[in-house]
Amino acid sequence: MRKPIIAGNWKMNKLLSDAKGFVADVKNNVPSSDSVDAIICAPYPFLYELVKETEGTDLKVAAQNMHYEESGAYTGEVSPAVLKDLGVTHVVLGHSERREMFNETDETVNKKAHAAFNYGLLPIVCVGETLEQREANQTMDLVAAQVKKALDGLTEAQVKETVIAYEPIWAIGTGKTATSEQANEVCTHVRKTVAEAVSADAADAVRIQYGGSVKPANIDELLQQSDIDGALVGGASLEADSFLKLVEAGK
Ligand SMILES: O=C(CO)COP(=O)(O)O
Repeated sequence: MRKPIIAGNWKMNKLLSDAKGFVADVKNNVPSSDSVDAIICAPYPFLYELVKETEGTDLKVAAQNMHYEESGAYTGEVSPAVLKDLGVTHVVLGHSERREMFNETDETVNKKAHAAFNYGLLPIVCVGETLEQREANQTMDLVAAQVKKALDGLTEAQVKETVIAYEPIWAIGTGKTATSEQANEVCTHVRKTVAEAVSADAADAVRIQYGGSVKPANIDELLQQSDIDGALVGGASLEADSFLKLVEAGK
């Protein structure tokens, strides 16, 4: 049985005071991490404070990106060593917004996945197609290629701990959710790709999230699908009540 994983991706939202208020409201109300992983993916400048505030609770803190090098002349970047040192547990890699706007590629996502494991962080690797690619029937090939490239060279044990988030770009922030069948079809394909590229055991263990306009009203149906093990949520993760409902649904 794969443990559900619900992650709120705040993107570039909130001030530190809002973030701390959210965490104060949520941290003692999330279900036990024995039943569901509850994670907030916060902007870099909040991470130190939020890790401190959540110590000893079942709420985990993730970064939304990182560099793959430990240190060096990379102005404006944040290293995996720093994230680990701060107590961050997970890192989102290859979000479509970073692929589209900040030159993230399958190659850098792969380097970052290796770096994450080298520094004891767990990667949440995002994949997904544009509307144009879906309409051209390229979804399955594109997503499979993204998955294979992201996982290239990882050990079987590392792949088992990786989280893959399938986020169709046309469903992000648009209010247009993929139907649960559409979402599951691609998540099943992601699992099959992992089976072929790595092993059946790795495919069985890897957790696959769906992301794209997930909210309390549609999460139950999505989580009932055979290959959807959780959700990566943007807009509906910004309010404490809504985030708690999403995590409860994962329980
Ligand atoms: O990009 C997303 C999460 O990473 C999805 O965002 P929305 O839930 O706002 O559609």
